[in-house]
Amino acid sequence: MEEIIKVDSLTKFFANEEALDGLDLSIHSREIFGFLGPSGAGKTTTIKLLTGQLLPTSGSATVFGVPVKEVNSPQHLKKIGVMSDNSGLYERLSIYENLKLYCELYQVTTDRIREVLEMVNLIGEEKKMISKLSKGMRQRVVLARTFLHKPNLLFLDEPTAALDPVNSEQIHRGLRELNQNGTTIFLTTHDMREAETLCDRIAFLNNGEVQLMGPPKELQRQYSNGNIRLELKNGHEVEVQNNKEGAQKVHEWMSSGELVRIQSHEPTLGEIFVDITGRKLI
Ligand SMILES: Nc1ncnc2c1ncn2[C@@H]1O[C@H](COP(=O)(O)OP(=O)(O)OP(=O)(O)O)[C@@H](O)[C@H]1O
Repeated sequence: MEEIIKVDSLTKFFANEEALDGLDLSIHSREIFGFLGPSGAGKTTTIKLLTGQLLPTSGSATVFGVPVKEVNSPQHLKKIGVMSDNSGLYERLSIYENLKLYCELYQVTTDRIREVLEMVNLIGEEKKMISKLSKGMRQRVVLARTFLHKPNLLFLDEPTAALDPVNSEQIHRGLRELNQNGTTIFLTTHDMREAETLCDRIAFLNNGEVQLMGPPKELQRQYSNGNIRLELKNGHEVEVQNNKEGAQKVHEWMSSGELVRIQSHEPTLGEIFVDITGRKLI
């Protein structure tokens, strides 16, 4: 599989404070990769290093085979979309006018504006001025702008942080669509559901170091205690082991009509993070 991002022993110090401590990563073409970690773990710093907004203290990183210090050039930026806290929107212009400006910059036709507005659920709002938008709407405009030129690689720093569940779901659909059409996505999130449902692989970052990496389902299986969770008619939730004794109990509750629901019990990504680091993700 083609390697889009390659990071080797990357470190970043701010004065005496170490934000990244020997980071190694390899992101493949067409992957949706989730970078998870508590506040201050080094997620945004990583995105800034990979998009040429910051220089590393030591180590190396390439994006599309290009050293990151050269990525911040128009030739390479055409292939990359970056969504960060720095919105880059013109407050006195409408949503449409803002996107039109970026169409000119990226040399894409204005037909694309409708497509990206659909992806972020903003059809019908085109004429609204940026200064009049809610935080969530503004965030969706920033996302629309990021999708405009159909980048090969997208960096998204907490793309759904300010959004309600309906709009988050719409953005997820948009991201899956972009991904199916060939875009590799590197995102940070505090939303464990988002990471579980959207990402092909995730990495847990803690104190500037990757603690665990892999597909969410695989990690959940790996850290599962193998128990089965049951819900009984009296409202109680009970756990039984996945063995002969457990099967006997399930059989008894089933025969007496007490069993309402049965499910495997896999830990959430948040629980796994606590398990390996002893601290909470958020
Ligand atoms: N420009 C800067 N100057 C000094 N220290 C910085 C700077 N940017 C980040 N840091 C420090 O580097 C560490 C990592 O910060 P970073 O913003 O990468 O964390 P994060 O994982 O993105 O957190 P959050 O989830 O809160 O956005 C923190 O200790 C932060 O205080």
